[in-house]
Amino acid sequence: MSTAEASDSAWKAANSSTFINVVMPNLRNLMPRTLDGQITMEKTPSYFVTPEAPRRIYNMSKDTKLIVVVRNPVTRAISDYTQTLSKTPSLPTFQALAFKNTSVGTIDTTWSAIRIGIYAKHLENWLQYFPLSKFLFVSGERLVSDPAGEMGRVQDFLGLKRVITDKHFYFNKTKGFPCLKKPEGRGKPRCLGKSKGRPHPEIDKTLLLRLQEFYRPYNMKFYQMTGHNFGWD
Ligand SMILES: Nc1ncnc2c1ncn2[C@@H]1O[C@H](COP(=O)(O)OS(=O)(=O)O)[C@@H](OP(=O)(O)O)[C@H]1O
Repeated sequence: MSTAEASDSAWKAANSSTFINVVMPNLRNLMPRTLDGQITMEKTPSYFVTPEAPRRIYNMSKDTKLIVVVRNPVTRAISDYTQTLSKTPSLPTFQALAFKNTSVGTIDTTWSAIRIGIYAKHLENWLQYFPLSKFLFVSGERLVSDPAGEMGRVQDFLGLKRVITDKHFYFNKTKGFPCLKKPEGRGKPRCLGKSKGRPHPEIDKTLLLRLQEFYRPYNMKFYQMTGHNFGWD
């Protein structure tokens, strides 16, 4: 995979708790053979929240670099719900799924859209196998507001030359998101597909505040663990 392909692949994995697994050269593993000068990347959103994943990846290669894209867990939950709703239009409302009891505000932590956003808990599991230095946490919010900046961090983390820069992005007003372009003027600009950046349903403000409150201690713990304040609170 070239530098540009690696960066492009990381950029496409845009959402929160998307997980990218990067295998460095000359390691025996179950991924495609990686030659000198190449890196192999694999992206599976559910790795980060799968209890068996850290042990399995560690056993495959303890030198694997891990990239996690995280965004505000409240927005993440709504995005997750929006995605499911697009496939299952008969789905109950967001609030019916997120709250066991809306009047007292008890949150249903067994619902995956809620559980996935408890990043500190998932990270604890990973840190039993991999040191923090093996991780890069990419801000889902900054990936939208400053895609080149976040991609700069990704390229540095992977030890790649900074090939993807500001010149490769432009803001597409229709899409409402940054899209990719070839700075040399060759090739068509390319936005992410229709399933990325969909409008979210409107959720009652009180319920949103309750959810924000629920995540706050976990977010604080996550900031502390990663040494990075993502600014969600
Ligand atoms: N440039 C650009 N264009 C479009 N969308 C962007 C972009 N950067 C980040 N995002 C955010 O990515 C969110 C979708 O990611 P997914 O959750 O589907 O990714 S993944 O399947 O987990 O890889 C998607 O979430 P939703 O807005 O809820 O659709 C976007 O907010």
